[in-house]
Amino acid sequence: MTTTRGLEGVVAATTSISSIIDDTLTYVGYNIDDLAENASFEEVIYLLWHLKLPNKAELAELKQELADNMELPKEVIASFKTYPIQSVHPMAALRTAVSSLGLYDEEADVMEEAANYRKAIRLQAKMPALVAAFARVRKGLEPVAPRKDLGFAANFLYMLTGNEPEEIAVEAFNKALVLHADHELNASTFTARVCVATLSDVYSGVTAAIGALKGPLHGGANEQVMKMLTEIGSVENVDSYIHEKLANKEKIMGFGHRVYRQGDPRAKHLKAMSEKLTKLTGEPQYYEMSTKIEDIVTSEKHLPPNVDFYSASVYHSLGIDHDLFTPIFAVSRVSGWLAHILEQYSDNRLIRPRAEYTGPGMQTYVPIENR
Ligand SMILES: CC(=O)SCCNC(=O)CCNC(=O)[C@H](O)C(C)(C)COP(=O)(O)OP(=O)(O)OC[C@H]1O[C@@H](n2cnc3c(N)ncnc32)[C@H](O)[C@@H]1OP(=O)(O)O
Ligand SMILES: O=C([O-])CC(=O)C(=O)O
Repeated sequence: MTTTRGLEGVVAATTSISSIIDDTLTYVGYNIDDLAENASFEEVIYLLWHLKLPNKAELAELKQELADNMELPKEVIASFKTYPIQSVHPMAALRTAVSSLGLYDEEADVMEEAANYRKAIRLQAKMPALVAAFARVRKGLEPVAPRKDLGFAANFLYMLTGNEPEEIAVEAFNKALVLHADHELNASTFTARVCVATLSDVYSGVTAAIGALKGPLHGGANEQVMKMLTEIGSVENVDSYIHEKLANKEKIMGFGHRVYRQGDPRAKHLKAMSEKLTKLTGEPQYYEMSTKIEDIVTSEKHLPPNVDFYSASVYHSLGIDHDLFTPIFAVSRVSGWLAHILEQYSDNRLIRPRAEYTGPGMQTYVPIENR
């Protein structure tokens, strides 16, 4: 047996959903650059779930299905008030809330293909409503009901603030959703696939995936990037802050990647958005600090920024609370998790690798009074 630390380079599944080859990311063969510039998030959801772009009627049907399923069970909203709401991280709240959604879905354990697709619609539709409702309830505000006339990106921003968002915010948020939707066999997607490969249900798979995304080495990095920018505070402080971290062998959040070597193709889109939005909001220092950090880390560590680096200043400019950055990642990535869950069910085999044992050799049981 050979052991590969962190499963680096191990090909553990086949998939038709997305690929990373020579640092190029594609969803079903469409380059991410093309999708980021042109596609709505709803089109991308359809693409990931049906492996083709929708025509007008198919897109209208999906949008209708999402709009019809956004409302949350009242029990789930009521349960927020039983959480330690002032201290709980919204990602932990989301993990718990998604799990509890399964309790109120009569089809939760129905394993037929059509029922699983219906659950995918429900989960995709309800995720933004959960994040927005939790964000409001913890501030003592009432949740805002979704509006059927708004698209996915606009609806999220509307449910979060209660105000119809500006076009520029909707465009930026839509692009961020498209960029985060899927990413081959990343840790959270792998987690979802491992979970449902036991023939467990969709809610369990997504709950497990949220748990994996939460960690700072994965989706949780975007919040940590903002924490770093806030700590640094000004462009003048970047140099000493980053050099001290590097000298202490600490990781700089938002840099490095297991698969990309030359760079993450999503980062340039977020970088451009960050430049534009931070100027518009009168906080260009967040973009300026970010580019200075990028200069140092790329030249000294040869590590390019990943998707989490510039998304931090983009979300900050959209007025989103910093601890909602990772839940927002989940609102997008659930589309990919669901695509992979459906793909896993369609040709399932239990995922069960081996471990190389490194503990003591054979031992003889010693009764407790003799130990
Ligand atoms: C959506 C996403 O999940 S994108 C990734 C988000 N995560 C982050 O941004 C967290 C910061 N980055 C990292 O921790 C890593 O680069 C990961 C987790 C993304 C990839 O990890 P791995 O492929 O396991 O690389 P690993 O952690 O082994 O790093 C290899 C070397 O590069 C260094 N390195 C990797 N990333 C960084 C970083 N961000 N800052 C400083 N050094 C780094 C490591 O210290 C290690 O150095 P060493 O060989 O001298 O010990
Ligand atoms: O693929 C990975 O390892 C992490 C990542 O960039 C993502 O999930 O978007």
